Amino acid sequence: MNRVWVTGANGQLGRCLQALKKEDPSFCFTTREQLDLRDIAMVAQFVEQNRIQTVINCAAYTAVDAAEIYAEAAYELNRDVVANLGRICKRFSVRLIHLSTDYVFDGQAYRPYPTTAACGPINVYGRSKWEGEEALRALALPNSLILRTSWLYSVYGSNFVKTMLRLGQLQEEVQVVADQVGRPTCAEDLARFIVTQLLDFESSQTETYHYANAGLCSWYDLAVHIMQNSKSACRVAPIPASAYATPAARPYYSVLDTERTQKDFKVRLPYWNSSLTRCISQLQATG
Ligand SMILES: NC(=O)C1=CN([C@@H]2O[C@H](COP(=O)(O)OP(=O)(O)OC[C@H]3O[C@@H](n4cnc5c(N)ncnc54)[C@H](OP(=O)(O)O)[C@@H]3O)[C@@H](O)[C@H]2O)C=CC1
Ligand SMILES: Cc1cn([C@H]2C[C@H](O)[C@@H](COP(=O)(O)OP(=O)(O)O[C@H]3O[C@@H](C)C(=O)[C@@H](O)[C@H]3O)O2)c(=O)[nH]c1=O
Ligand SMILES: [Mg+2]
Repeated sequence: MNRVWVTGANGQLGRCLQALKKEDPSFCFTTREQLDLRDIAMVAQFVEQNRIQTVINCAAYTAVDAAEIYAEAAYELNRDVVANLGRICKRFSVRLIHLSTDYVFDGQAYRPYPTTAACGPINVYGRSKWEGEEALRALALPNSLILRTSWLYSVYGSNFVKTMLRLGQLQEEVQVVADQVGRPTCAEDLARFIVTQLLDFESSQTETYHYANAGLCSWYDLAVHIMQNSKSACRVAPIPASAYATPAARPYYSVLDTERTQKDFKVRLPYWNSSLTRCISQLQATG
């Protein structure tokens, strides 16, 4: 039996994985309250005592704007904890599936970023995630991978989709950035891909893959789709990023190339708009 440990169990992806695997006795899940990953000794003990064979690291510091102010906290979790987890995985011959982000790229490209493209993060969150990736690559863990995804949303936690649904009820108009494009990704789709495709992945070192829903759109397009889908009368006004001041800069062209994933795992990725429609229905059904 492959003993799988999912960290960040209270996060969006962690909760989607729980929805699929909570009843599976080979899976265990920990939240921050149950096991703070900054406690290296506890992490090593947990891996050893539970004879963990695969770690799916869904824990991260994901507050993009706050990371500009609390950079130390972002680096601690997204780089230092990841490096420690990688060393522990190496010591106990555990495979690691680590999640990363489109924000490792600079957004200056004009075609989707392949896994081999040079990184050049433009904010603290992106840099901290990239440094975590690099720490893992340096360890060259067998059968392990870095899985980058983008613009995650789900019925859980907070995300852009839920923010827009809320604003759609409260306001007559929302202004949304129209010059940043990317691939919104349904965390439920990602969770299903991880459990069906990645648990018996074989490689001699740490490989990099991209998983994002198919198609692409701007945050503005996404907001329009959300308002239409939820039958909100709220108008969506397109604005340039320069008119929406945030502590963290965001990439303009944040599109992950998923070719390698489709080819190596022989999967077709669902379109962003069909997954989004399903998620909105789920949110509305539960109130
Ligand atoms: N959200 C997005 O849009 C995207 C996310 N990603 C990446 O995907 C992965 C999953 O993201 P997502 O599910 O949205 O993240 P969330 O922010 O929803 O969840 C992250 C979880 O990590 C936990 N955590 C924080 N600090 C610690 C700690 N010291 N010890 C243990 N757990 C801790 C948090 O706990 P608590 O709930 O207590 O804060 C939280 O539950 C991350 O690696 C992220 O970088 C990639 C692209 C897009
Ligand atoms: C709420 C709101 C946001 N925006 C803009 C701000 C920003 O440019 C864009 C998205 O804002 P958010 O803060 O929701 O998204 P952000 O936190 O940048 O999302 C990112 O999170 C991290 C964790 C990732 O890894 C990325 O893939 C990406 O999903 O929308 C508006 O234009 N109008 C609005 O009313
Ligand atoms: Mg955010």
